[in-house]
Amino acid sequence: MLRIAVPNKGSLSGPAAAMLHEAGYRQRKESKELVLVDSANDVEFFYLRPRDIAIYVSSGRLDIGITGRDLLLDSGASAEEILQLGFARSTFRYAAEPGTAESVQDLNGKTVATSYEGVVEKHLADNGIEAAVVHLDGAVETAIQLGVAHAIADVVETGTSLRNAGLETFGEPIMESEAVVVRRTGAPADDPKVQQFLRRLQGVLVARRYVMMDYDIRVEQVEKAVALTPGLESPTVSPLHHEGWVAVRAMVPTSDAQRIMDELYDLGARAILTTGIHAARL
Ligand SMILES: Nc1ncnc2c1ncn2[C@@H]1O[C@H](COP(=O)(O)OP(=O)(O)OP(=O)(O)O)[C@@H](O)[C@H]1O
Ligand SMILES: O=P(O)(O)OC[C@H]1O[C@H](OP(=O)(O)OP(=O)(O)O)[C@H](O)[C@@H]1O
Ligand SMILES: [Mg+2]
Repeated sequence: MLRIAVPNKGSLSGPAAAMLHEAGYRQRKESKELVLVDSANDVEFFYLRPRDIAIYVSSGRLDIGITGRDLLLDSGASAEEILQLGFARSTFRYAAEPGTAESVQDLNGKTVATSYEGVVEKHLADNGIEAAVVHLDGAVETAIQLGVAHAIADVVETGTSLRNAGLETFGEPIMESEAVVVRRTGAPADDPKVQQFLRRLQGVLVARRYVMMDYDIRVEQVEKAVALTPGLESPTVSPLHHEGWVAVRAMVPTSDAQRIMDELYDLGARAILTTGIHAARL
């Protein structure tokens, strides 16, 4: 049975459970459930603190886990990402009161507060900076106002938390993060159970990112039309009863669908339809 670590709280937990549900796995009904066996799919889910997930996976007790790239790096655990999941996207940045720092060099001899001291200590060391790092569990934006640190390093998504605290980012972003699937470094890459799990999640990503597009077009225009809708491999082109016309079917990125429909219409395509994809195996 495949043993999978899933975030039990925070920004990762809701979207992770939603993605697993969409991939056909049973999910817990209430947040106090810590272990759930989905025997029909031969998997067991362990709901753990997101920060601990890479550590469990690196120990080999669990096969794979869902966590954030920043948490994986911060843990220092011997685990590696094998699939990007596209949610919980954030940037990890330094911030301070306006006018007090411009680059990481300005942190020499200063104090930085963060919940991610693994990430920050590595970044400071890589840049040859000597600064004290203070660990705080959360709400680190307030550390400057309360005199605990000169600067902070934290997750930024919309920037609202920083603005509310009267802080500004400075220096280059330390890293970009998103939810990822991790496994123990060096674990066999061809484990069929892991491969099947990854194919299911990739199927969800495809279903979310693509729509199926169908349209009719005159034969003379078909080459120009399929250039707009190349599909993942190649579009299906079928003859129509009405001579001189063909029907085309191809997957297109959801974010481009309306623009492509306009361009197809201008080329003379008609009966242009898009439909959602519920599940996929590529
Ligand atoms: N506002 C946010 N937007 C997007 N991703 C976020 C946000 N806050 C945290 N994350 C991401 O979520 C992961 C951290 O999850 P974690 O549950 O530890 O923190 P959290 O979501 O801040 O929850 P809490 O601090 O309430 O425990 C990291 O990968 C981080 O990049
Ligand atoms: O740029 P924003 O959209 O404001 O998002 C970033 C904020 O979200 C997270 O905080 P969270 O609400 O999880 O509280 P925490 O600081 O206690 O972790 C993170 O630690 C930042 O503070
Ligand atoms: Mg938080």
